[in-house]
Amino acid sequence: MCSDRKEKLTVRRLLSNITFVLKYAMKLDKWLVVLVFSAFTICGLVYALFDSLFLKMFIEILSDTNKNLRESLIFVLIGMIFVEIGEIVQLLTDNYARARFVKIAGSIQADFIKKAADIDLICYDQNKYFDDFVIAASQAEEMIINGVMSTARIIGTMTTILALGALIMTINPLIAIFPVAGFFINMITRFQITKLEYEYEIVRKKVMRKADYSKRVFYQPEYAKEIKLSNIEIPLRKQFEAAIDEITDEARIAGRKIAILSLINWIVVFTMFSFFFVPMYLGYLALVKMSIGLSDAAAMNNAQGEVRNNLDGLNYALVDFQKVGQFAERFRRFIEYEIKIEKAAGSKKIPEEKAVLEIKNMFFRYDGADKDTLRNISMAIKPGERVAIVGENGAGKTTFIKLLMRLYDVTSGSICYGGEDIRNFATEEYRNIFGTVFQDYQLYGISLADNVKMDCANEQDRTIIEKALEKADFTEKLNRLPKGIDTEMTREFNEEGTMLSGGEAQKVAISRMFAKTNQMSIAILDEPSSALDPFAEHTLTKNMMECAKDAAVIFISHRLSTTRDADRIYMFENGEIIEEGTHDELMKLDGKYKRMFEKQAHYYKNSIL
Ligand SMILES: Nc1ncnc2c1ncn2[C@@H]1O[C@H](COP(=O)(O)OP(=O)(O)OP(=O)(O)O)[C@@H](O)[C@H]1O
Repeated sequence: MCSDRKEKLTVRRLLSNITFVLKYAMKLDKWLVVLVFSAFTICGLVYALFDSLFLKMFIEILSDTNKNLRESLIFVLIGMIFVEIGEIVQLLTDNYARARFVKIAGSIQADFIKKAADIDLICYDQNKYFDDFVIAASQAEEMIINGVMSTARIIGTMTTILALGALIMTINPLIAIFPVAGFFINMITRFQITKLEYEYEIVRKKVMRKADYSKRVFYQPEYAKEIKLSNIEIPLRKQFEAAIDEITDEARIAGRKIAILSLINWIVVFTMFSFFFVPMYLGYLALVKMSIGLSDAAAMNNAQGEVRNNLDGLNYALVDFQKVGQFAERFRRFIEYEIKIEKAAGSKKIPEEKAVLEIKNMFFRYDGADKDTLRNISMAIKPGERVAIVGENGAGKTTFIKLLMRLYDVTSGSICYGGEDIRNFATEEYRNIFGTVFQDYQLYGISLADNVKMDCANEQDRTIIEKALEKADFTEKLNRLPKGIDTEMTREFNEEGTMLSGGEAQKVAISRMFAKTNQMSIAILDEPSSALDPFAEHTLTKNMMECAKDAAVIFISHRLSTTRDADRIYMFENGEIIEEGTHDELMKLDGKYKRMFEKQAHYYKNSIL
């Protein structure tokens, strides 16, 4: 069911992932990492000495008839101060680290957002990318913090174990066998448990994505209307319940195995070894054989208990370590993903003058698709030309537009601007020549000004933005907005945020293009007026054409009445151009375009009558 179960990481890769995490943490806050590591080492040493040497010396002082009560009390006081120092170091570190970790978490999320904004569009078509993204995004903070903390705990526990181990070895090396044997049994079972937990977690995340989707749909306002007016809640609820059932079964299976392993671990390591065998053996040595003193027996028992606890702690830390290494795999894959299109630096400069956009024998196939979405497309679009792309749903029109803007790279053939293959330009620079309005635009929960500018709007931009909104026929609405262009869009964060109608929102999307007309060489309009009433559509199409001036305009529209004035119309079908020419030429051709046009004209006539 879940392919990730088979995703096996070698120990080497795990260690390399952990090193990556630590380096990442060091890059974000070097001093925090150094501080946490040092604090754990100091504390590890303090507790080791207190648990063994101090106890041994205390019993010796008590048994020494030459020492009085005052000396014993002074010794206890020194011990207490010693332990308190360890405690204070730990508390101060905790306190200090908390805020720094919050900052680290914020920095990771910021890195994440940046990467997600830069990542190639092709990644959004791949399930693997989505899974990596969802899992890595939800685990990133925990992974870095756990990476630092588990490494620190490993250093701290190792310090304690080495110090206590040295003491045990000097008195009776045989005792060391028990905690060490326990450690290995513990380690094997814990690793098995972690593996089960990790596999369960991966399945849970995948399954819960479906459940979360169904849940999310119910509280997002854009779905509310349809949910209330239809029975769509039934399949969504079924999907939700199926996900819950699936994950319950998974939890039951994983839970049973984990419980059995934990029980074995507890019985062997703790009960048998530590609580019975070692104290009995030490008692035998001290009381029957009399080969060690009582102080040694007490110190040894404490030391082995402490070694056992620390080995157990070490196991937990190693388990966390393992988890960090596993989750880091996805984080790393995401962060290290080599951005091919979005960050392309380019070797050529964009022509300063508006130039011809030429598409030569272009083929395109979506990643994983079994056939080409676009086949053998060729055309040249000169500055100032108005070119319409028409065709039935799924013909490939939007895909064609995406390729022109280099959201994807062509599979074969080429797209050239000013005679140069667009792959030779820096993507960011190349995209700047376009002003675009997509049919599936979005409004963001930020100010209207930023929504128009699609960037941080500054003081100088205000007039441009207001003018763009005016050209988009939005002035009347703008005058009614409480804070003008500073009004926040949507009610995502602000009760006073503005909710726009579909047509008003589309006008804002269109105004983005008007705000760019000065730099724009090519305007791309993908069904820009689908939500507009006929009056607004007429005004806006006229405004858009006027504003484009000598820029080329490429527009997609299903309403053929808006495309008839185009200099050239391309009719797409199943990813190919089947007809091309002016409206009159295509009507004369008596082909698909004519049939489509007449059908629409007939429909309009009938609906008017
Ligand atoms: N990201 C994608 N991955 C795989 N196939 C896709 C993807 N996007 C679109 N397609 C497929 O490519 C084909 C063309 O889609 P496209 O959106 O370009 O058509 P269109 O002509 O713009 O349609 P419409 O008029 O409905 O907007 C469709 O069959 C669609 O299923």
